[in-house]
Amino acid sequence: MATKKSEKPSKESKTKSKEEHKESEIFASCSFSSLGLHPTLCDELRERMDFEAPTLVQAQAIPVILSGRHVLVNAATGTGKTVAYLAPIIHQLQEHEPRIQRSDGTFALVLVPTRELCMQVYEVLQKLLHRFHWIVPGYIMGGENRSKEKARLRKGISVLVATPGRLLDHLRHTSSFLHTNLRWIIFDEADRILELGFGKEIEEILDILGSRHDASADKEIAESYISDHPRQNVLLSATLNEKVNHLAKISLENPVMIGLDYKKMQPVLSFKDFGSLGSDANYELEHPVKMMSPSNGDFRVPAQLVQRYVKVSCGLRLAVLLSILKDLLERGTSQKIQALRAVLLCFQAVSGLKVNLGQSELVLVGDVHNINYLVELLGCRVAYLPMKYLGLLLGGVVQGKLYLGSGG
Ligand SMILES: Nc1ncnc2c1ncn2[C@@H]1O[C@H](COP(=O)(O)OP(=O)(O)OP(=O)(O)O)[C@@H](O)[C@H]1O
Repeated sequence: MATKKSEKPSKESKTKSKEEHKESEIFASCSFSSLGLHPTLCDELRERMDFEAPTLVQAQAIPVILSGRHVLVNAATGTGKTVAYLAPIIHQLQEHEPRIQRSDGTFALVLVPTRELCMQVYEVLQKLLHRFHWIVPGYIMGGENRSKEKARLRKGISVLVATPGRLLDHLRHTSSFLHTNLRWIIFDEADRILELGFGKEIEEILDILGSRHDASADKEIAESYISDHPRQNVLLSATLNEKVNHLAKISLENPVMIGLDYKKMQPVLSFKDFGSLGSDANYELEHPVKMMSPSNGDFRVPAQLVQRYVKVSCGLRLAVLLSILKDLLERGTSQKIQALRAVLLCFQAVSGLKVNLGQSELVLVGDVHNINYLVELLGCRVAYLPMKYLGLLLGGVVQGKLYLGSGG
């Protein structure tokens, strides 16, 4: 029988559980790879940065940024925001086909308030890009030699970290600075950028880059940019005030909020966006509304995410889910396809099948019978099946490639 004394947790185990509790407030209980990042990037995070697991902010922001949505992150300094936005940008740039080149100019712009932060972000960027040599990092900031910066901009910088004043200077005076392929604008420490009085510069930068969404924006510039290159803006701030709200309003479109009080949020996404789901299933729809909040260490679903469920017999689960994905892929714009990646992550977790999403294909890794069954049921074209056996437990694991939407 245990004595009272032995029932009491020892000092050592108390400290341990305190530490574990503290860790669970900072780190998420998932891995970087489960967030959908490329394996090489995950290796860099582990080996070069020594990051074993994502922080809560990273776990929340990375899948959302990968999905292509505009994002507002409200989190304290030191919570790992830099990797939260750099990792998904690098992930998407490295998979760009054809490979991006220096001559394509700037794809991502990170705006920071100070020279110190500029160098800090640039250093992280350099480390993460170590094995993606074709993606060129660079910085421009007040106090540096303008002509040297001009020369670097002329050669091409894929991911550019900049302080606002110097960026505006180059936007006005460096004609060889190519930014027509710009896809991301990140405002890191937006509250400090505005506190330091860069509000006017930021508005002018947004105007020049055609990334301003309010009534005073030059619609023609904005449309010419956005139709060719879907723009995704991300604003990160430790504090929210009127100025930050204003910047969010003019720079973000339909943003996902991370770290905000869900009661203050408006639902912004409708499942109607995805069109009809096909006619032969009996859909039952639900819309539970929850919000991510890193402050309480509790993962919740963002309020603007509309959820649905479909009641089907157990054996049909995968087939119905895949036919919904097939429907979405067939009508998918590249942004919607990005959004599907997030759905697939959940799918992987519940189905035990690993799924990679290409532009028009799903690559499944799992039990051979499941894959055969799905292929038959969906009538998809199969590129190779079986390709290679990865293990022989439970009858073997096989990799198959389904081309969705091609039929036959
Ligand atoms: N997943 C992780 N695992 C371990 N350490 C991490 C992880 N992510 C970030 N860090 C470390 O935490 C510290 C803070 O990260 P970072 O500077 O990105 O935070 P931040 O929220 O951007 O802060 P700031 O607002 O001050 O720039 C850094 O030293 C960084 O190396």
